[in-house]
Amino acid sequence: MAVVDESGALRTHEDAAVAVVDGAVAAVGPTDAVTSEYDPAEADVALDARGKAVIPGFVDSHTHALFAGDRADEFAAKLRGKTYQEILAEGGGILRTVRAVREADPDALLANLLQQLDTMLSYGTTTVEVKSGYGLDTETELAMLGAVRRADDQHPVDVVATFMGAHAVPEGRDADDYVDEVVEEQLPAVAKQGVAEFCDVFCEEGVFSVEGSRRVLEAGREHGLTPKVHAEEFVHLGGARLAAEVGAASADHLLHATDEDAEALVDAGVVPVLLPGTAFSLGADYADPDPFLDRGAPVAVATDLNPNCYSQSMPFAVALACVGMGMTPAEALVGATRNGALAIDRDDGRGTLRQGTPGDLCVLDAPSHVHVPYNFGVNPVEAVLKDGRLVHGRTEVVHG
Ligand SMILES: N=CN[C@@H](CCC(=O)O)C(=O)O
Ligand SMILES: [Zn+2]
Repeated sequence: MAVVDESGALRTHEDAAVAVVDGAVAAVGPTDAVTSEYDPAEADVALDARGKAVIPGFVDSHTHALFAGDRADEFAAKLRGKTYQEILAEGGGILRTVRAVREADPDALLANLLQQLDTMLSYGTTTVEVKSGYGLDTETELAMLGAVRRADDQHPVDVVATFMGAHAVPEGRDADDYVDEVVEEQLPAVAKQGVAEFCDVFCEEGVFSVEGSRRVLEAGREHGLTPKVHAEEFVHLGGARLAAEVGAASADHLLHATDEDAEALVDAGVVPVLLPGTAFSLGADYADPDPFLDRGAPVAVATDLNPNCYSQSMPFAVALACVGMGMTPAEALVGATRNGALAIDRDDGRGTLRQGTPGDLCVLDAPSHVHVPYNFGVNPVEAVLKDGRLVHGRTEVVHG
């Protein structure tokens, strides 16, 4: 069993068992000790995980999992040398997904998200952050956040909502003028409905400047939304510094972050969220985790699921974090669990496995957590418990 403790250290225990009572972990420890106190024969459900690793459920802290339409042709064009920014400047990329989302009816949006959540759950994700940002107008941004809320109500995976009206500048609009709309119209409407917890912005050359991003994040803060920043993804613009200055929960991507950025983020307690799937699908250089890891930062690893980075799989993100970014299997696994929870301000111990934390865990069809990145490209997750309930799986149920 791979247990992530409160400090973020990963410890493995041989011959261990976990008992979950009323949705929370009641005991983790040697099998004899746990089973003598919690008799498997009296449990509602008992799983035989002999020879299998048990890990905390994954916390995917950065996704754009709610969208409509398909951009597979753009993926193919990028392989032939077209850049992400060129596609966006031509009205493709995010703007194309915006057109598809505006045309979709709310039930179809919800159905799309529920399907994505099913897939994520099958790969071991038990908590996920989902951003809006394919509406770019008040009505569609609210429709997206409404779908996120309904999905959270209906699906076993916990879904955390982020408002991202500043995801792209709508076609035909001026960036400053659009920031005015986000600040004066969209944010107040989102806050009034209470449908988002975070406010994110794409601080990037050709998208939102540092000053425009700051305006959005400060206004979000006034409405009670915690800032997050898409920072230093394609160029070095200053988004990481901004994240530090506004006290963001996280700064994400960071492919072009400098050592000084890392220092500022760590000093400000901002969680760095690294998204190796994005670099993989763009054929870009990976972010460097070392300036963060060397400073003891809780580096999070997430999928960035979106039509430009089409992967629901946290095990694959973990494999890329190891092979592409040089993180150890333990660092990547902690990044995909406990540190992901920190990036979305969840301080209930989710992403760890210890007494009192939510009963969110995965049984792997593998003998250790190292097999998650080692046996890449397959799904190592055999069963998933969410709040102690078996919500996915094929592990042998010995009782229940
Ligand atoms: N970079 C900005 N936003 C997304 C991509 C969204 C899209 O291309 O649809 C990201 O985090 O990778
Ligand atoms: Zn993103």
